[in-house]
Amino acid sequence: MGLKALDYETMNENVKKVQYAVRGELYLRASELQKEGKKIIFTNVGNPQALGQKPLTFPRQVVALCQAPFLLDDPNVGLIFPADAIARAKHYLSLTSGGLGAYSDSRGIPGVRKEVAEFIERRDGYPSDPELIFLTDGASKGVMQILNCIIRGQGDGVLVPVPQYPLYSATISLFGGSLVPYYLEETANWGLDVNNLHESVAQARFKGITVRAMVIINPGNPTGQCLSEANLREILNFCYQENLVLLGDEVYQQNIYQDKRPFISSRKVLMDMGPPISKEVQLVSFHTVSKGYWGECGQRGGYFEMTNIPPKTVDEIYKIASISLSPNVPAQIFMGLMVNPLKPGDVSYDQFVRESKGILESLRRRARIMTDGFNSCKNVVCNFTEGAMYSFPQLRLPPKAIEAAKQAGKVPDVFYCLKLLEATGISTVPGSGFGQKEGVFHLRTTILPAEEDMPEIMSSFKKFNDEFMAQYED
Ligand SMILES: Cc1ncc(COP(=O)(O)O)c(CN[C@@H]2CONC2=O)c1O
Repeated sequence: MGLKALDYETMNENVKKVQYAVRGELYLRASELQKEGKKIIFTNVGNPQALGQKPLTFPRQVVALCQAPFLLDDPNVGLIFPADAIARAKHYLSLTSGGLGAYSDSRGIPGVRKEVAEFIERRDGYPSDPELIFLTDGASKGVMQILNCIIRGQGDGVLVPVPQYPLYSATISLFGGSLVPYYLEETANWGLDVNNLHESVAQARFKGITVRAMVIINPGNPTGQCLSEANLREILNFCYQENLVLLGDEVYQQNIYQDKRPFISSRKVLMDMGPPISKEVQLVSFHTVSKGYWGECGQRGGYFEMTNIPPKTVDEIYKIASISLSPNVPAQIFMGLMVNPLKPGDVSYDQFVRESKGILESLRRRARIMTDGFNSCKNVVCNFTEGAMYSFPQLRLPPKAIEAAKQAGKVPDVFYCLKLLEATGISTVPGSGFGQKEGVFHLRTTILPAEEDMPEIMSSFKKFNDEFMAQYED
């Protein structure tokens, strides 16, 4: 018999080219060690509730009642659930077309899309149209849907920041497009120099690539930088001049750990710039319930909002969304709750504020502990985590360590991270999985381990690192 369609040899070559380091070699090795009984601290994924973060109470109460509406008929329901959770559950159930078990519209529940639009209006001060908001199974699916519409073949390029979150490199590869890198400047706190953008586009065009879109991740993953309003204006100007669609990945907009650069959405800056730019530049912005102080990664809830996208294109995107029938309906309720939060005076408001503030303040402290911890280590330098959930220290590996990695057939930062994992159980992602300048090495970890565990984790890291650097120093 000849080779079959799902034999590796005959598979879609684009599938085989894809790499996704966040769950790559290190994660697989860590899982093996865990099976052998070794205690592993999985800091490879921005997965807060896997590291002990408690879910916010109110959203879970509402969704629990939506999942089990018979509880609403129980005369004792008020003894267990607060009145505002009961009221909100009834509100969302009335928006669905038959409860959480029924498909919704392929763009999501209209009433929830309206709540998203109202959130955006409150945040940015400009009208937002629910018809241009699609709910998705996490931001990942939204990103993939939009990139699928943009990439027509190998000749189409997408500008992606380096280091980047490999959802972008993997998806561009999967769809057979070309990733056009623009390098963030580590010495400028991962700042973005617009001159780099022009250079990247010129180089791509020289190779015959048509650059069609640009991705920004703000706050950054893995780099944690927050873009300034001035930076966003430069980027939008650049997209206007180069006729590029801007994909604004803003999933960490709640995760801000400094006051110098608060989050400002790409859409607000675009609208502030006024015509012609505010009428011309095509923007798609992404958000999720996986991050922030929600951390509801497993629910798979997200949205994207389209700005200056023609109705015919929106119809095509709707058509493709229809193939998957319906976004995850429980996750849509979480999205509605996230964008339409409790208000002062609501029964559950104080508890919600206490819980959410507690999480954010702790994340801010952990960002500081981790950055200072890394900067206390030999041959390690680390920019402060201004936002998002990650720390991305630079590892100044001695030449002997690089040689040892070569002998082991490993990329230097993979070699280092494997040694770190074996010695300490700390599972990280090598910087090579996110892209980095030639000859510069990093690792990515999250700032998510429990605050009380942080000092021990950092001292365990420092012990390993300083011994490693001493072992290979010249
Ligand atoms: C920048 C960015 N965009 C989108 C997503 C996807 O989020 P959804 O859960 O909504 O699909 C992630 C997830 N961050 C991954 C997951 O954990 N660690 C990471 O780097 C992300 O970091």
